[in-house]
Amino acid sequence: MDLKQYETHVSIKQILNMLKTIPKILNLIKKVDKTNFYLIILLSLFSGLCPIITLLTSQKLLNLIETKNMKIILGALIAYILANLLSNCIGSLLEYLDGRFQRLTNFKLNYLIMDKCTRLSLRHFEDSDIYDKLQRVQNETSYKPYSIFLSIIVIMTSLITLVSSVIIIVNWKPWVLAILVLIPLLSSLSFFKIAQREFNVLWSRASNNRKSWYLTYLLTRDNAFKEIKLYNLGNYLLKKYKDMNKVFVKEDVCLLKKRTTFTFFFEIVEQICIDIILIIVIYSATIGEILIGNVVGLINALNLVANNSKKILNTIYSLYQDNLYIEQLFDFLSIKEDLDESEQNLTKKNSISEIEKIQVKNLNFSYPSSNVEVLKNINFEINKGETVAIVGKNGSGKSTLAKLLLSLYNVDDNTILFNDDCVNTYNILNLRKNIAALFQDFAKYELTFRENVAFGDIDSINDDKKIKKVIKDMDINYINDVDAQLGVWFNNGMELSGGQWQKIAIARTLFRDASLYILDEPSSALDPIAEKKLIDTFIKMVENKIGIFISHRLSTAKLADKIIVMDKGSIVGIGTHDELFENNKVYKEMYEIETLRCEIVN
Ligand SMILES: Nc1ncnc2c1ncn2[C@@H]1O[C@H](COP(=O)(O)OP(=O)(O)OP(=O)(O)O)[C@@H](O)[C@H]1O
Repeated sequence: MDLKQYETHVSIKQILNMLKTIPKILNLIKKVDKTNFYLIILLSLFSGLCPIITLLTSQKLLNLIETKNMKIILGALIAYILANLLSNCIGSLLEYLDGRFQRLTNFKLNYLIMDKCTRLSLRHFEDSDIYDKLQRVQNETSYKPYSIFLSIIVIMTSLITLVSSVIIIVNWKPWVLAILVLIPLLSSLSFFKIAQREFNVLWSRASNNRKSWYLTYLLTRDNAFKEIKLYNLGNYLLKKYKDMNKVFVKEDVCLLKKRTTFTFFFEIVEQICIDIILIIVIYSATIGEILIGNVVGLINALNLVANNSKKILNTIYSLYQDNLYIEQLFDFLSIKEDLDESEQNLTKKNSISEIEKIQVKNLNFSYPSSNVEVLKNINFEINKGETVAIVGKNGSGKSTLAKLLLSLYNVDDNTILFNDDCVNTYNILNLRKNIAALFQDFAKYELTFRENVAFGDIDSINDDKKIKKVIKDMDINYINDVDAQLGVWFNNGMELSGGQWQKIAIARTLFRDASLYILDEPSSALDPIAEKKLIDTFIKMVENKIGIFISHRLSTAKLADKIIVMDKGSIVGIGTHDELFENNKVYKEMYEIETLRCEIVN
């Protein structure tokens, strides 16, 4: 496998850049729990000294044995035992604090990511770049800050042990320092290069990773299960997944091979150097230059040097790699939120308590991801007390118009007005309190029935009377317990039919005390009786409000006060059923086809 395409030269500047993000990460972690943060650092620094204290006390103890003075030996023995005890206590305490802090940090970071998602706009979720970023952040980044924090702690601790051990050895023979420092230093640069390449491989994989995740999603969730079974798509999808992941595994193994070879080479060279020093230590002892305690002390110090330099190197490597990812977390957290969703709410004071009039004037619209104009020169007005149906062929722009009325996308100034004021001047959160909507792809929350309904007005989640009223209005007689779990994902969940789910979604919409209700194809899954009842209920409920519904059934649209006919992104007619049937070619044609179809069916 050729990984040359991922080769990148690692400059000193890049390495220094890595240091720049460290304060940012430490700040982030510190905010989780300040006391725990400082306690871990303090104890870790101290734990770095523990091996040296143990080493020195054991060295002293061994040297003192030759004196045969029991009192002094006993004192040294107690010091040695206490040093070990202290080291164990600090180790256990650190393990507990570390485990606790790690859980807290991971929770906090996931919370931050989810919180960020709630503040993004619909256009962000339709943008594949942002989806990739989210995927990277979810897969790799959420646990990285703590991993970086741990790496820093490990480096600090190991450095203290390393420096102290080196001091012990250098005290004996200063020239050894050169060997002990040079090898790890040279190795770290090569390690950085490998880390960078690994990062590049994983980075370039984000988009395919998302595709691979999607295939897993398709095969492991109930949404597509029936079609996958019926059309026997299992093998096709599995093969697609396998082909994609085969490449990933190959790349990973190749990288692992490179890293292992390098580590092996480094360890061999280091071992040879340490063995040479060891020979000199033993030689010095045989000619009586040093005592037996010092021999053991030096051997232990050499081992500490070997282990800690390896540990530092490995940790710097993972620190560097984690650090490359962490940029993505900060990158994701700094995605620019639409003004409407954040600061603007503070500055825009225009609030609204009831929507009494909607005016749409010369509205043109293209989705942020495309240049195609999907709405062209839209003009209409709706007043309080009116029920309006929007009809038109597939792709004519009905849902887009509904989404714009719901302020899910930005529009030009003075193209949409509520109560004579441009939509852009309103505090969006306040405006949305006045609006309830049912989307074509409404959510099926695998939660309780109460939550499914009360999500329409979360402040009334405990208002059983209101929930029961909506159950009655919507004829939801299949629910006996408002706290019943719905769906099949969790234990004792109640599986519902498509129409039953849709009725609950409509109930959620009508549960909200709004002044503007928008239903996008509310009856697509309902039987004709339920559909008729729904529209009658809807018309009654919005009697003194504004009600808009999109429908493909003109026999249903007929019940509205006014019908807007759309075709290829434009309005081609507005009026009552009779007016449109009389004067509008598109409407007349649609109506006649529907009537003909009904006659054939009957
Ligand atoms: N998120 C999007 N990004 C880019 N283009 C989109 C997006 N959503 C819809 N479109 C395009 O906008 C046009 C109008 O779509 P819209 O969903 O508004 O039609 P519709 O009248 O509601 O159709 P249907 O009756 O099939 O629901 C279509 O050509 C569609 O491809």
